[in-house]
Amino acid sequence: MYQYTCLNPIAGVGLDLFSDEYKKVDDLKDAQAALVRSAAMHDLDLPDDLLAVARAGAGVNNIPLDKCAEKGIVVFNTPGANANGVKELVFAGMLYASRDIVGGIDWCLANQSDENIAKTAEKQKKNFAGTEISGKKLGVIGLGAIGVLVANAAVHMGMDVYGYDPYISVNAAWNLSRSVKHISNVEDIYKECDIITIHVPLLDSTKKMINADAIAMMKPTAIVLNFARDLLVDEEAMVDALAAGKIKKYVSDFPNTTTVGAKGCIVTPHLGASTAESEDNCAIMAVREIRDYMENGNIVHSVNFPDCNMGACLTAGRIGILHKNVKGMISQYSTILGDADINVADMTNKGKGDYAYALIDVDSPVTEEVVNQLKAIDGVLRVRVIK
Ligand SMILES: NC(=O)c1ccc[n+]([C@@H]2O[C@H](COP(=O)([O-])OP(=O)(O)OC[C@H]3O[C@@H](n4cnc5c(N)ncnc54)[C@H](O)[C@@H]3O)[C@@H](O)[C@H]2O)c1
Ligand SMILES: O=C(O)CC[C@@H](O)C(=O)O
Repeated sequence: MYQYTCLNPIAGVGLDLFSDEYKKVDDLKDAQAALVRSAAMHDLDLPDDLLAVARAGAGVNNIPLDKCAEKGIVVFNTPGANANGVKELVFAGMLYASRDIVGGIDWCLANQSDENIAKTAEKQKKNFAGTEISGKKLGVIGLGAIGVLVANAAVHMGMDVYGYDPYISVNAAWNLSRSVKHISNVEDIYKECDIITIHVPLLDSTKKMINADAIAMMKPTAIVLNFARDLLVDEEAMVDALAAGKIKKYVSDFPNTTTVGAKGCIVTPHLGASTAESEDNCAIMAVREIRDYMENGNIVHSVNFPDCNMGACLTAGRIGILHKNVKGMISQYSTILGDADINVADMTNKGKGDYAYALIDVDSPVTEEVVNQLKAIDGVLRVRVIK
């Protein structure tokens, strides 16, 4: 029996995929697996029995990835599962910023008791007029799951699309419309584009990526959309630029005291992935990832360990070893198994950054003594007997 907990509400269609072998518990300290959305995990005590965390979503800045890795806890996310939900809201943001739709709605509400509202509206509507997005230059920073969908849809909306992503994956490049112009210097996007949208993860290297210098390069009519994370933008500088009329609008999905109510800011309450479809997709993918890891030891879509998938185990036993990505580990494992007269039928070892994972199928059961010897190797973070 495996025990799991949910640190945020997770869609039932995903949780229903847990078999009778899984029991939901309320407390993280009793769980071997945790499902999470945006709950902050940095200050949580991580129990020794916790094996896996699945982020039902893309961004993992709420999870202490290295602390988890050091404790042998595999962290997963659900790449692309909520990308369409975000893409659609990005277009809503573009439209809200291009015309004063919010001001127009507010005006209607404020005048709801006016019997002549239809007539008055025809006189007032010029105050809420704007521009169309077709024909405008859109700069997309970050061409991953969301950025590619935004860029491709913008092409279909008649926009002139520029894309910047020095680390674009082969898969994303294949999926990107050929009409998207490749930009190798992000400053060209800041200088040239009418609408700029950012879709990169929050990392030390991307924090305040859109800073005062970047904002200073933008056109006075520029619209900046941020559906990725607030800390990617120097929002103090953004608010100052908006107040001084140096750019037109800032649309953010991350409310805070700097932007909410500030001139030119349109802020939504982190709604990008809040659609039934995205929540279902994320929950389904997260539960599948957890189950595959718990039952087969396979790692698919981890953000702190390498992916490693050997399918179902067809031999007498399988062990998974999470370890530091240093030399000499595999030879130590094979010596211990060989000395115990255990034949290795199949094996995969993958490394990613500082961490690595070995999945070993064996022809006879692994004893507790062997497990203890493996655990005692310097650099081994966790040993799991999966079968
Ligand atoms: N508003 C929401 O509800 C919501 C929902 C989903 C994701 N997000 C945020 O959006 C981010 C992107 O999501 P995704 O699913 O597209 O992720 P993704 O991992 O598929 O794509 C991120 C892309 O950013 C690129 N990148 C990294 N550093 C870069 C840099 N310095 N310059 C340019 N490109 C860079 C990567 O190469 C990658 O292609 C997430 O990390 C998350 O923070 C927000
Ligand atoms: O879970 C959510 O609602 C938000 C998810 C989003 O920020 C993400 O990074 O995937």
